[in-house]
Amino acid sequence: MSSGGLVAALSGLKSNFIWVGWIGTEIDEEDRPVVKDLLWKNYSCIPVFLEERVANEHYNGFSNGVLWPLFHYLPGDLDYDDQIWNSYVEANEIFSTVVADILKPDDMVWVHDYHMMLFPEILKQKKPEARIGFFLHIPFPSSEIFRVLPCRKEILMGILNCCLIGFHTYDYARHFLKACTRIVGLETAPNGVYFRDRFVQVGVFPVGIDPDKFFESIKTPKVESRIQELKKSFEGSKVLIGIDRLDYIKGIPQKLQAIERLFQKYPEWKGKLVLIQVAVPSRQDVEEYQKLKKEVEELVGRINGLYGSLGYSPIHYLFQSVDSTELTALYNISDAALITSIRDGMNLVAQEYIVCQTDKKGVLILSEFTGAAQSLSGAVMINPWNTEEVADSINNALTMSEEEREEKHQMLLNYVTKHTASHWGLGFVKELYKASHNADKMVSIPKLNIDEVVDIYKNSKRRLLIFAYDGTLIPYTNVPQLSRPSQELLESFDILSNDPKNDLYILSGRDKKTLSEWFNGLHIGLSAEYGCFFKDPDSEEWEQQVPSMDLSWKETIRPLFKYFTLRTPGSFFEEKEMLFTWHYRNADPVFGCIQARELHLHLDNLPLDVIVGDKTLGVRSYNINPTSSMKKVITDSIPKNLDLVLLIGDTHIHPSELPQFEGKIYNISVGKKSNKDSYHLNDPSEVIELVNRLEKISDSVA
Ligand SMILES: O=P(O)(O)OC[C@H]1O[C@H](O[C@H]2O[C@H](CO)[C@@H](O)[C@H](O)[C@H]2O)[C@H](O)[C@@H](O)[C@@H]1O
Ligand SMILES: O=c1ccn([C@@H]2O[C@H](COP(=O)(O)OP(=O)(O)O)[C@@H](O)[C@H]2O)c(=O)[nH]1
Repeated sequence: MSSGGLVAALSGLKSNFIWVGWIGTEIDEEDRPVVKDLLWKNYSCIPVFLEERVANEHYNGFSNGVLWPLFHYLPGDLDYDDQIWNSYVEANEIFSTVVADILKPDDMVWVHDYHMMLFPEILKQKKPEARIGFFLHIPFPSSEIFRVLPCRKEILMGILNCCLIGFHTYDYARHFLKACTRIVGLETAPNGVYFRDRFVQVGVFPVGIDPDKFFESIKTPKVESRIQELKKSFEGSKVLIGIDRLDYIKGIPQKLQAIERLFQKYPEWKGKLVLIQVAVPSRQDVEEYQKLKKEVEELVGRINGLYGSLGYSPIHYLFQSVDSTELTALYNISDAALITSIRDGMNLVAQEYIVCQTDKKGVLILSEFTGAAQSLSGAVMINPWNTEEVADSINNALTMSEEEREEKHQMLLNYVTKHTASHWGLGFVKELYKASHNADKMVSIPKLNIDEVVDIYKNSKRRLLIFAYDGTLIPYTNVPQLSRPSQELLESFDILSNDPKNDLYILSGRDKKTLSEWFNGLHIGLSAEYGCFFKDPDSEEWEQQVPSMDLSWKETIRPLFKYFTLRTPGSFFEEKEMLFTWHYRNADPVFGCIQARELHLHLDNLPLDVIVGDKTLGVRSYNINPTSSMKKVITDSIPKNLDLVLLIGDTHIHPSELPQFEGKIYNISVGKKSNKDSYHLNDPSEVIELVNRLEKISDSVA
């Protein structure tokens, strides 16, 4: 059994599952049948056999030499080359072959962690019907960090072939969604990604432990007697516990520096405090881990040399793994646990310490850079880089009143005993089951059946026709000013709008002046600047959709847009009353996308709404919602027996936000498919075909 949280979490699942995995060493061909048989019979495991070179380059080289440091915000430690990338691909392919051979129709496949991020796409190619969920046990970094990865797009596409993708925290999920938008240009929603013809669900499932395992262990005679021995060994001293894989993300050097600072600032603890640091051997073939071991052991030696005495060592350092008896007893007798990770997907040691505090109600001192910090609110939070703060926190924890310790411990225990490994596992599998069934429903966005719409139009009593403009009624062009509507289109809209059953609207990012000029004299409603302004068909006046807006942001943003325009040959930007729109259609396709990503990064940190269009990036004040203007139109039309709504193109309206009515609504994507829509048309020419068919009916009635 490997050490680490993934194994601890999965060992805590109560449900049956087949574990497919690499067994950590190369097995000769002739021995493989025996090994397979033994693992299957005794552990319900199926081994994946990898030759030493591939295993080493996949696990040490790429997984732990490239992905691990990058995902923990340490891009400087990347050690990327094609050789280790190819082995990463090869190992994922070998895993997919093993799984494809055993997969049965109703099986679900739960893929774990950064080692397997290409597996879902590869398995999907072999088994298109496979129902796959992916869970990342480590942080997903901000897209500013993630974009450094040379194979960033392949990694994202690798896991987007799932029905469900899970993370420990909302932060990680949000970073992933942003990366999908910026790096692959995908449309996202708070709970998922629109990818090809499907909606890939993204969820948050904080991992937990198996508390009962520890509650039962503490009561065993073996642990009881070990607890007594340890209490005797450290009688008269306060005990701090550190349980970490010897990994640079665990912040062990930072922990040791804080202990040294504690002795300097609070010398009274000398001779009265010990830190028991268990450093579990981990990834010893990776150079960064070898360097870390030397650094830690030097620090331990120095601090013990400075603050120790004959018969007293402030730091008890174990470079080894400990068995569950020793671990449980160590947790139990410790007055505080000190977790100083500089980044950590979750950190289960924190939770294990809490459940083992049956006597002392010891204090959890927890780095804010762990996933656990987002849910263990009863912990004493620290920034491990702030040595002074950590030293003070240790002193405060060890002198904390019993009442406060009891109160904090109860808060923590309530959380940990509810959000267990089993709760985590069942939650994910249930969501995967639902998502995999929903995914079947969303396999494709069917092409609109124009004949069907024409029939319904013919027999309907009240109709609301809502069109986007650019890319819907007229193809995108390199020069926006040239996109004025043709005379034929104006005549069609004149006929449609004069049909007493019809209300006709155009929703656009264009400004008021342009839309008023282009559609002057037509009895149609207009929405300008993505919903900032609205003009009713019966009015000549534009209404501003939000009260007086603070537009001071324009002074700040204008230089940024000018900068990117200068930097990106072929791009230009439009300043409208409430909106800036940056166009990069005429720029180099690759460079333009890179620049758009860069600009998006800058805009994302501002209190503004960023509107991602087709080769455009818009920005406007918050809380302007184009749906609100159309909600009122629909609400007003319902009493007039509204029974048909056509919502055509990228109107930036989410149909789910519109009022319900007795009748049919057609949400129609044009060109780029989007799952918020239920049908698609390929391009504006097909939209015009539909308009002409509807016009003929209205004309014949007129
Ligand atoms: O398998 P190893 O290379 O020996 O590494 C041990 C585990 O380290 C990482 O654990 C992560 O998952 C834990 C459970 O979700 C989480 O609590 C912890 O914060 C993460 O670091 C790695 O992600 C696992 O795959 C390894 O098994
Ligand atoms: O000698 C040891 C000490 C600890 N652990 C376990 O390793 C896991 C560490 O998980 P955590 O999430 O804290 O960190 P990770 O190692 O997964 O990054 C915990 O379940 C510990 O009980 C272990 O397997 N061997």
